[in-house]
Amino acid sequence: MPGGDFVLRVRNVHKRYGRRSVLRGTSLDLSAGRLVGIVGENGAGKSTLLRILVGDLTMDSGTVEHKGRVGYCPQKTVLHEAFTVDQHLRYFQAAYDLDRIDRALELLETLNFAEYRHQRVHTLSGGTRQKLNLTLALMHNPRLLLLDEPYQGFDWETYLRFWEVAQALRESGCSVLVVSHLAYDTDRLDTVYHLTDGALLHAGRLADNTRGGVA
Ligand SMILES: Nc1ncnc2c1ncn2[C@@H]1O[C@H](COP(=O)(O)OP(=O)(O)OP(=O)(O)O)[C@@H](O)[C@H]1O
Repeated sequence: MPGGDFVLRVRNVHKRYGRRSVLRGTSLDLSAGRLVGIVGENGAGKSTLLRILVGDLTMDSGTVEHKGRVGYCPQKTVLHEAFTVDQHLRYFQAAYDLDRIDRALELLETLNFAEYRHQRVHTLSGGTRQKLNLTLALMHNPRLLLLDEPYQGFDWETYLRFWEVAQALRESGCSVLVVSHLAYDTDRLDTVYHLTDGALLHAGRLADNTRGGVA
């Protein structure tokens, strides 16, 4: 374990749905200021793991500890069709107990969707909804950020902006965990894990089947 500066410590997590065992001893340590990826096939259990990490789903056994504020961007956007972008920001401002929404407004500019601030969600494109989904996960300056397929629907320019934001967060000491079904652009990450057979394997150690990881 790298020093005492861990932001996430996951030990031996198991999860089954009925008779289907999805996570079978998943372990992970994440220290401050890391940009880490988890890749795996469709159905490997990536969303299940993230939902357990944020407490949205109960695990059968194992432990999860984290320090500081957590930001979570779910794979499926959780937005209200009838609310505007701005109303979502105000709602989450109250939920996060924030004095200001400066960071959210900065992200609207960075992700290039400030012009939609007063539009209702049902009028937004899929990519713009995802920009809002990401902004809601980031606007309270979390210390640990868990992102489930965060760039789905993004155009190329926004995709590149996303990685700039992720790099800046990492440099500020935030730890960012990005889940994707595609092992693409992995050189942007400090460490990549494969979720295979219910456990995390370090990408460089797939051959020797070393389970669990430290990043
Ligand atoms: N609520 C549920 N009840 C029963 N089975 C479920 C439930 N949620 C997920 N599963 C099953 O658990 C497995 C893992 O699902 P999960 O969504 O975690 O995978 P994933 O790696 O995120 O997949 P994808 O890349 O397609 O998003 C799949 O076989 C899925 O069908």
